[in-house]
Amino acid sequence: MIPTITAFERSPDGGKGLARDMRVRWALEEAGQPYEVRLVSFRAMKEAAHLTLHPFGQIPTYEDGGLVLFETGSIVLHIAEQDANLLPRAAKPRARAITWMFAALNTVEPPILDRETTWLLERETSWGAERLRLTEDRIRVRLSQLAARLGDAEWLDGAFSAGDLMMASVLLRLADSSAMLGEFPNLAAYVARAEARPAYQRAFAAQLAVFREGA
Ligand SMILES: N[C@@H](CCC(=O)N[C@@H](CSCc1ccc([N+](=O)[O-])cc1)C(=O)NCC(=O)O)C(=O)O
Repeated sequence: MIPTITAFERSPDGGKGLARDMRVRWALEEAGQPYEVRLVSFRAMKEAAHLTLHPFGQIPTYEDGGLVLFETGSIVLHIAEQDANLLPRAAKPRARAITWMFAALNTVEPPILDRETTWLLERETSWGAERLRLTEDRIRVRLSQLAARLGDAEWLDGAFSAGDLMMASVLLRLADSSAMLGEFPNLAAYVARAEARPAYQRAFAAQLAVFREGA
């Protein structure tokens, strides 16, 4: 069976690869797993058929045979469990790679999303500028800690893993809306290495093609 994922019919990011189907596409490409894409409109995402797949009415979802998954982290983990390129077979490095997936989603991404939400919804308020500054300070704390841990290593824990895929995806989202990553040259280089991966390039081209076809 070839899995089917869902993606935006028209991505609001204009094909910049920021929507979360990109993370799933990337994992599938790293695993050499062909996949189908069902494009959904904003409207369709809130209708019964899609809500049956995704209780929160979002993308991506992942369907394979009778299995239906949502949550990018869970989908990437599921793909990675079937591929040694994404999760080592040895128990300890495998567990550490999963730790980095959680770190990306639970520790590094939240302040980045908080900044984005603040900018989108509160920047015009009387408290907007101060709140933006506070969110940026919190991001910098995590970036400096991550930069210290990464040092001059190529990836976070030995070979490239799903932990790096998720962490690079989180940092790419920041890089799109802020120059902050440039304050940490080793993180900027880490993200550039991730983007240079052929699997990333194939995934990016595929999501961009959707945008261009729909344009
Ligand atoms: N926790 C879930 C979050 C999924 C999610 O946020 N999906 C978004 C698209 S990716 C997030 C996203 C959206 C837009 C941009 N952009 O740059 O325009 C970037 C990322 C969505 O479906 N939004 C529609 C809705 O909630 O009604 C996961 O990780 O899968």
